[in-house]
Amino acid sequence: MTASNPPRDESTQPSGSSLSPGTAPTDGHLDSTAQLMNRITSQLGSQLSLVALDGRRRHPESPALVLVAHGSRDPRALSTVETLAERVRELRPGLSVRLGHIELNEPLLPDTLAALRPGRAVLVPLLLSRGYHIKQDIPEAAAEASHLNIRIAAPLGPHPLLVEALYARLVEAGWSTRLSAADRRSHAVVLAAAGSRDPDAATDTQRTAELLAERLGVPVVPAYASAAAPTVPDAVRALTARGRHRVAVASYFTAPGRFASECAEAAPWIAAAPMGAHAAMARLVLHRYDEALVSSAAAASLHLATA
Ligand SMILES: C[C@@]1(CC(=O)O)c2cc3[nH]c(cc4nc(cc5[nH]c(cc(n2)[C@H]1CCC(=O)O)[C@@](C)(CC(=O)O)[C@@H]5CCC(=O)O)C(CC(=O)O)=C4CCC(=O)O)c(CCC(=O)O)c3CC(=O)O
Ligand SMILES: [Co+2]
Repeated sequence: MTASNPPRDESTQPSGSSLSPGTAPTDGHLDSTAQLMNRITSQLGSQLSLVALDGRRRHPESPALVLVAHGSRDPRALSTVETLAERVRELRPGLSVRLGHIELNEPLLPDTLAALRPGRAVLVPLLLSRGYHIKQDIPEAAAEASHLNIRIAAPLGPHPLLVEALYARLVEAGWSTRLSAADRRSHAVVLAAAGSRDPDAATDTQRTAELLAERLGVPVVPAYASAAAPTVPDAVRALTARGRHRVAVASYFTAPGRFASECAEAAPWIAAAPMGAHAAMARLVLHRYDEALVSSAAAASLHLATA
């Protein structure tokens, strides 16, 4: 059973350090390192071809994709993640896509995993940042499912596809796609997120805020529904004090829920809907799934090549 997070987009492949001279084959010559690289490249290539980019072929050998949603008492959350799962299936027909929840909705993740036949599965968190749920809950559930060979994909955020979804939801709520120079001086956005005690979560949310600010051309300030500061009202006040009188609230949530609703209620102007089942979310789920498989293919190749 393996359960580990693959490298994120921004980081380098972990195989790099293992190819240093210290771990090269005993003869240690440059050409043997080149042969090793070739072997890894060709084995990685054959693994990658299993993950067709056209998304149209059937993939009977592909590991199941388990979409790990948070869960909410708000019934719209369940219907939203079910719609998202359906969109993922439409993008890759033949891939087995299951849904499991961390809390508050059924099926719960441990039950989803228990129902899978022995084999490989990739858990794709429908979570945005490295917090408690990513670091504790999902690895714990994966460790319990000893009949499965599990890879855990990286959290969805940060990623440009999330910025695409956030932007689309803002425009739906009334954000202008053509801001004047005066608008760019008076407008701003609060990026409302769940919040975590884990500082890595705020680092991830801050990165998304920066990407959204580049996209919009106005300041974007993260704010949190729980466990972290500032709150949405505090962030709105701070922006207003800086002369920003048109402050929109972007909803950095995967689905409608208590947190998303509370943040939207604090909006002084327009409030966007959560990212939900936007097409960019379905594409990002498959991207994280593919990334998790590529990193396991790279690790397997390296293992074979150095065995
Ligand atoms: C650890 C904790 C914070 C702490 O204390 O550190 C924390 C953390 C996180 N929650 C996240 C997401 C969501 N949380 C909810 C809902 C609730 N979350 C609550 C508690 C806690 N959540 C603390 C544990 C305290 C304990 O031990 O119980 C509830 C039970 C109680 C309450 O807050 O009152 C409340 C029930 C609502 C109700 O009463 O109905 C929803 C659904 C919804 O909003 O309806 C979403 C999905 C939002 C979406 O759709 O995106 C993320 C973002 C993960 C990511 O995306 O990255 C993190 C961050 C992380 O993982 O660390
Ligand atoms: Co929570």
